[in-house]
Amino acid sequence: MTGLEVLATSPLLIRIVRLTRVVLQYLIGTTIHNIFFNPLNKYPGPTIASVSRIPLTYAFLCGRAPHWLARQHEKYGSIVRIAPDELSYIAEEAWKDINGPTTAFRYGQKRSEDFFAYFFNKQSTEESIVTASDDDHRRLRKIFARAFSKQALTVQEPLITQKVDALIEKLGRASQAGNTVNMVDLHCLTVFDIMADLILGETLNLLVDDSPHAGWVRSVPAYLATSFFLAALAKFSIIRLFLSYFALPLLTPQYKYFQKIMGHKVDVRLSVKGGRGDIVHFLTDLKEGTPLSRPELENAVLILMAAGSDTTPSIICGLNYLLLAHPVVLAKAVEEIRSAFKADKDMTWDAVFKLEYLGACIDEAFRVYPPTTTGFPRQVTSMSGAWICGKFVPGGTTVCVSPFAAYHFPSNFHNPDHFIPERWLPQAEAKYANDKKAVVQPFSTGPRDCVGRMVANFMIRVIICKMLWNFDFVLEPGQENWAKQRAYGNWQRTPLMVKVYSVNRD
Ligand code: HEM
Repeated sequence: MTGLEVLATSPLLIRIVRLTRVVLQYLIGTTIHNIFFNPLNKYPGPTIASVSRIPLTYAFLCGRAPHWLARQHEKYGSIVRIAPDELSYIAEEAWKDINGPTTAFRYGQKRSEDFFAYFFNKQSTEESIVTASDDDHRRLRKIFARAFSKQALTVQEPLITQKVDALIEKLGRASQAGNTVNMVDLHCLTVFDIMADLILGETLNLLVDDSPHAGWVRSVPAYLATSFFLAALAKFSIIRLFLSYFALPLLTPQYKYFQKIMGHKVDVRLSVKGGRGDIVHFLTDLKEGTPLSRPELENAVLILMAAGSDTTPSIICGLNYLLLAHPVVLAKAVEEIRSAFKADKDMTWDAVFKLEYLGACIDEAFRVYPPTTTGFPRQVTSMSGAWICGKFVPGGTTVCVSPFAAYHFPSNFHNPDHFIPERWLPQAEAKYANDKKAVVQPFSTGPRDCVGRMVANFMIRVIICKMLWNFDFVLEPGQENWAKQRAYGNWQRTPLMVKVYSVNRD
């Protein structure tokens, strides 16, 4: 027998050949099904995307998914098939049809669970607000809603203001010393400082130089990016299988650090009896209703710290940059803020919400630089399917409004890539009359929309008001294209270097 003949009779080789044949048959079969028989065929999109999710995943892994989605919508229109079982939307009515409530689905479609598969510690099987069934979500949301009510947050207003004052002091010192500062770092530290006190009742003093907790703050973006990254890869069943055994070495040190420290912080917080009205108090106190179980609480604290501490600094950094990059807009915002307040202490909750031009700048920053770039996908219920934007979508399909693509779509906005706060004003020029403003929903819509939107909106306003009232800022050379960043679900922010000058009021 020749070597080749021996090899041909090897049981291992025979198995490999059989396995390869089965895999090839499966791939050819699904390809033919996806191209010719899949009910999503009536939706336009790149042919390759109807066969495989590789193009979408590749764009995601390159950090270019928001821009890739925007290009597909420009080419194929307002609904695009972006993967064999996934549709992307950019029309206003998609929000309601997908997220609810509709007559058929009072609770909207459920969030895709695999999106959050790598958010939580695998040992914890308890549900979290982001993955809960409709019934569990209703129960959890009621408790969260009390914690984030205006009444509960008003008690926390002095605490928030005090942290922003620490930022102002730090900027004051930088201005005196003539130092250049990295606003991304400062906004992340300030918001995290607020979040830790608001949620866990823990004072971190992050704006004091050399804070030992700064590592915790800096782990947040990488923690989020890692979990989104793995979730994107796990959409392929073979990779999901591999990850179920070997995910650990792929987790970044920041991811592991963030998970570990969160568990520890919950222990520390629970060892303190009472609490001063922080969010954990609301989530655990019997007087506030059924308290959360321990695993539910850990998941809740993790999601709150991660959700609030990346999105909020993201929009504040984006707004900070966009204002400094547009001096005419900046001058109008400064004029409004400096004439509205006689003193720094006048910037109260109610007062900062009255500034119309600042409100327009914030809306426009959310549009141009949305903190959640690719949205939170939903899975159409497998029982019945659903009607979305007037078209039937079969059960099991993943659907999502893609924020960046929707907000930059030329038919949705006049001059979509330009920062023009004026379009949001009641007296906007006629050319902006057809802008589809209701498509901009940075906090999402429906029963599972953002529970932290009120506190986030206050933080954005009070931070920008206090900064612009006290200082003039100038972008350092080389920062002109700061917003051109990669995104892995969240923006991968690079340092935003600015010079600070105290306002002379003599
Ligand atoms: C500018 C800042 C923020 C933005 C843009 C933002 C955006 C979002 C979005 C888009 C969702 C998903 C909703 C969906 O799936 O339809 C969400 C959910 C959520 N956010 Fe925020 N968020 C921000 C700040 C915060 C803050 C400060 C907190 C809390 C401290 C927070 C807590 C949550 C929670 C708990 C959920 C899940 C709500 C639920 O399932 O009922 N967010 N957020």
